[in-house]
Amino acid sequence: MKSVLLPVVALAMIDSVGRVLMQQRPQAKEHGGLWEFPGGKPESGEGPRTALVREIAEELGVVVDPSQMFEITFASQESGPDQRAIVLLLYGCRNWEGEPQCLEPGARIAWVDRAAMLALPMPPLDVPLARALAPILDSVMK
Ligand SMILES: Nc1nc2c([nH]c(=O)n2[C@@H]2O[C@H](COP(=O)(O)OP(=O)(O)OP(=O)(O)O)[C@@H](O)[C@H]2O)c(=O)[nH]1
Repeated sequence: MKSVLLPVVALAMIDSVGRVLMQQRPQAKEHGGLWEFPGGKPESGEGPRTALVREIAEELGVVVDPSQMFEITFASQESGPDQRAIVLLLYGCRNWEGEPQCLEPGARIAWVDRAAMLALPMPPLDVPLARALAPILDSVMK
């Protein structure tokens, strides 16, 4: 039986001055042009951190250690793609190996501070995630 939930995982990569890396979705995709936290859907058998390690390597070419990730919050929506409810899990991390590059065709990436992050146009579930992240960015800047 197909699961009724579609889990999606996302990562807030936070640098030493309290900026976060955001990714703009390719125009041709659903929510095209909107900015989101990088990540994606776990593949069969993957846990959330394992899926994030893979997605972040594929999309940004950097290596993240699962033990360096911390849980921030989640957001959910009753009806997503193929009528399944989406549960979007946001993790954070302060350390990684490599310099992020945008490897997904048609996408863009940007380092943004708290104010710029909150001003970006985002898909609906990323909005509450960004609000929950804002005080964490503040605490890094202090
Ligand atoms: N980040 C995010 N994703 C959302 C929201 N609402 C929603 O339906 N989604 C969907 O959740 C899925 C996220 O998975 P993904 O990032 O791997 O999607 P994708 O289209 O880039 O990859 P794909 O081509 O492998 O399907 C997408 O189908 C996306 O459209 C939302 O508010 N935020």
